[in-house]
Amino acid sequence: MSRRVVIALGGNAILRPHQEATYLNQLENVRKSSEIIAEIVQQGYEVIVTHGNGPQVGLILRQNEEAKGVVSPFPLDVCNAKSQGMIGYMLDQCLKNELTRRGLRQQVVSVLTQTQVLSDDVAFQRPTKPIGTFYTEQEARIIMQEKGWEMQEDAGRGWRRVVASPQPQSIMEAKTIMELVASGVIVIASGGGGIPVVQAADGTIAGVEAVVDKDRSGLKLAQEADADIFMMVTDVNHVFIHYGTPEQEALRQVSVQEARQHMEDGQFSSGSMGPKMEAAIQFAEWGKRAIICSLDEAAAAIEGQSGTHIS
Ligand SMILES: Nc1ncnc2c1ncn2[C@@H]1O[C@H](COP(=O)(O)OP(=O)(O)O)[C@@H](O)[C@H]1O
Ligand SMILES: NC(=O)OP(=O)(O)O
Repeated sequence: MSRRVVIALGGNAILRPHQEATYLNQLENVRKSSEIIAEIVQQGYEVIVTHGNGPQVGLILRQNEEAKGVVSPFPLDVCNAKSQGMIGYMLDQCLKNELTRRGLRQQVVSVLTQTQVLSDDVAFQRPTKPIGTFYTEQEARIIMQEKGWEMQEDAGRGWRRVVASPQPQSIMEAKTIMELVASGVIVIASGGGGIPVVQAADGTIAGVEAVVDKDRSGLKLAQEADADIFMMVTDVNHVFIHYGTPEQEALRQVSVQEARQHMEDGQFSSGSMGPKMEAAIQFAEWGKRAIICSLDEAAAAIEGQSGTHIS
């Protein structure tokens, strides 16, 4: 029975759209997520965790900008590192507490992770990754004029700032992460897609201003780990076709071919479900199983009783 799973927690599982971005709200959401992860550990799966940072990195970037003139602002790669540290800390602590509560003895460690991207990735010319708060269209139009942000409508949920999201090429710390996994440690890695870095010909690395999509970097993590299951946990129970229309229809069990066809038909938004389906298809092409499901139903989904399964 295949048992290794990479769980990618959506940034929205940590801070729901339109929820007030307090530390305690996020901690409570992380605590709930940790219960589900611990449940999956208890079911006997070997778990690797990654997570999003869209809402959080947007807020950190804004804190930076608002404080300009008082404290020196940091570049976006450093904001990514801050969000990875913050969420990694919360997840690590909540998961340790939940495992202890259940009498489980697995070790948990959060690894600061950098993701290699290419400096000439076309994504640097065309921002698509939504981050931060949701705004109405009217608010967004004013902000775009006043602050010069690029903003886009995000899957019917409101308008958000968008930043460059280059394709992940490799995970710099992959070897160490896999050594930890092989020794039975539950590793939290590639948070927020990993901090984006470019590598020069002499091997040195340096941060770049972007946010990597955590489902794309999660795919790299799942491939490196030779995982059996790649599970993307978000805020919808299933992927839908004709999403948000009266013809909306849940996808439950889909072949790679069928998923590709829906992708070509433009069924999935580029800043949200698109990268998830793209990653799911690539993982399934390896002969493995990808699952897209909600947090509440994740423990059922891994047993085949909920979610969208691509294989
Ligand atoms: N075809 C679709 N089926 C289901 N959800 C979709 C679809 N297209 C867009 N979405 C949106 O994708 C969102 C999940 O993507 P995203 O917000 O990036 O997730 P997360 O941050 O949790 O990883 C859902 O809340 C939904 O609004
Ligand atoms: N980095 C990233 O993909 O974050 P979200 O999952 O929050 O969008």
